Amino acid sequence: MAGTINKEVCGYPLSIFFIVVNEFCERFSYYGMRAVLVLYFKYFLRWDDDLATSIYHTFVALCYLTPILGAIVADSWLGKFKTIIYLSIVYAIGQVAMAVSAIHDITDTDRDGTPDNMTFHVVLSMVGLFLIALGTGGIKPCVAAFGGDQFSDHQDRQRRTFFSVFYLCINGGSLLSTIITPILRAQDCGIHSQQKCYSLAFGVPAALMLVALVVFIVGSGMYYKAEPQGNIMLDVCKCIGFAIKNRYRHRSNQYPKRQHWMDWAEEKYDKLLIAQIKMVLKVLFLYIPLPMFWTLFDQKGSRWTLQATTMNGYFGSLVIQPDQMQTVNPILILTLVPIMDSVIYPLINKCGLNFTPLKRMTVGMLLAAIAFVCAALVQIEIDVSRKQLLYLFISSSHFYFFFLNLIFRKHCPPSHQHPRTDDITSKPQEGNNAIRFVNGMKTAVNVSIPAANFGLIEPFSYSNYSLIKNGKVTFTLWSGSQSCEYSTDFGFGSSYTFFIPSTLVFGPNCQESITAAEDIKPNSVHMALQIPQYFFITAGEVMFSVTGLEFSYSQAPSNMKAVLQAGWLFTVAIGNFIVLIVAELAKLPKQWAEYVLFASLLVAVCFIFSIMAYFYTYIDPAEIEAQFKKNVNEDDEDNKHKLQKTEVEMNKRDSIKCHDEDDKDKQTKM
Ligand SMILES: N[C@@H](CC(=O)O)C(=O)NCC(=O)O
Repeated sequence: MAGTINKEVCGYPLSIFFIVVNEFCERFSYYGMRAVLVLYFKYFLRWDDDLATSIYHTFVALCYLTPILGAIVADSWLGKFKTIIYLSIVYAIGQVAMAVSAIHDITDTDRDGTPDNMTFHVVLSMVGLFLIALGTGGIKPCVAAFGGDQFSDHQDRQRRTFFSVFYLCINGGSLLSTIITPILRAQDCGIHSQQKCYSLAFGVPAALMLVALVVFIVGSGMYYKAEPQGNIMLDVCKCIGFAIKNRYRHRSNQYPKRQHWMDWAEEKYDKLLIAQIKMVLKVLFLYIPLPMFWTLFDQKGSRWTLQATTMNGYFGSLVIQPDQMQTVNPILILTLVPIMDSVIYPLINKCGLNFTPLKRMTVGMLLAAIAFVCAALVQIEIDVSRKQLLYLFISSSHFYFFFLNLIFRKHCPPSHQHPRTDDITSKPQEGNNAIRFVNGMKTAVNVSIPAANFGLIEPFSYSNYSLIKNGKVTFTLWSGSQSCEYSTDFGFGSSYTFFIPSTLVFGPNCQESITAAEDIKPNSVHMALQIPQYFFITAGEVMFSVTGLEFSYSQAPSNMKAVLQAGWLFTVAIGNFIVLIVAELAKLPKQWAEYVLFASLLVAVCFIFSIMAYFYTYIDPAEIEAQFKKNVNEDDEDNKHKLQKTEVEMNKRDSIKCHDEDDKDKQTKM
């Protein structure tokens, strides 16, 4: 670690403090922006659900594909330090572009609260997202590896702890931002008209990214900055290509076999480079089954959140929204990482078990599979409760229509006798409640709540269904100048029809005359039932992901550490594609069956991985590289000696030759 100010605090290099704070702010920025992104697409850019979802997933996939680019730039050209600085600037510009794209006033020329030039907002936000994907993905493999670089060879234990703390910072940032940015988004802001404040929800992550950059620069004088080693990726590709070609050229039996197919590159390439490529290939081979873990893990943001929308989110007086259940993951990470590091792993060690990184990762995969079995059980519970509710609904709705027909025949002129048949038959989406009103009065009634207007309901007629959120809602009914307020509490996913009787007397006690029929009962399965599945997936994540991050670092040759980190992140991108492929191909009618399918696939993959892991031999790349360098030096010394010896012999021979020639000359002269 030459050329560093090697200050240490409690055995740790001081420089890593700046790196973990940088990571905290960067992850706050990333997860905070991501938390409100789909809603921004849907409500600000006015895209439909499908478009919003596909652009969202494309963005996430891009964030995990760009690490390859960042790693190549860092390892072969700029070095990790400069790559982090430059790409962080690109990242911050992207976040600022997002914040600006969400200011509706910029194009709201008629000042009605909606942007008038949507193309401007769409283009700016797409440019912003592209820059963010480039920035966040590009620096991702560099920051972790750069942190690892700060430790000396004898600080193995501290480096392991660093990776755990690093993971804690990621989740601390993610947890805080996932709580804060939705709150910011829900505020109203604007110059000419007040709208939901997406610009603030993107602006704060942009500010945090700038803080991340500044903190990283402040630590500049303390970092150990390994020099980039030239275009290593190109060398690696050329070397592999040559080995394959050379092997093919010498395929006949007359040529002696070599220990490893990469050894066929020996004719042209340095032995050290070949050894390093072998190390990387061994780890990359182990990575093949890993995307399946991410396939399951990343569904907590999609399938599991959708599952939560069909559940009851009342936790005492606290109401948890379906998308807020995702915060259980970072909360559990913050609890589990220290417990694992300070209690579970040491305990396992004390029992004499060698819980190697690859064993931990295998257990992590199994835990993720268990999480999906839990998710399947919860799904079955939801389906059963829904069946019961549907039965209740069908029977109550028959009774209810019989009753309505009686009223209408008695009171309505013939033109109004057409009870609507487009009644709701399935649970409203996203935990909303579907509400409608039946006006049994002879005069028209207007019904409204702050968030929706049911419109003017003609005498003896129905309003359409309106979707409203859970919690207490106060309806205001107007008929001419008379009004009536009706308050009630809603849970999640229910449907109600409210009857305004012909005898309604407007005034303070009007509430008692209005009756409600429960068409669909609110969700009865509690969201707390998702906690076990979150627990298992998070415990799996700690064993799999935290360990994998450290494993990738420790098994990589010195000049290819960021490349291996990028390879690790690439498994996340592949995992996300597998979700789409499996879900599309399997098309299982029951959600619980899909969960079981994913769990079974992971168990199968885990079995294969455990066999591969069994045959893996852990290496110390630094030691191997040092050995190679020593051998080369010894070879050089040998060569030097040989050269000197040859030179001496040649000189001797030359001088003898000279003497001979002199003698000959003398003889001829004589
Ligand atoms: N547990 C996740 C964070 C989250 O989903 O909130 C995590 O640690 N991801 C790793 C990362 O690098 O972002």
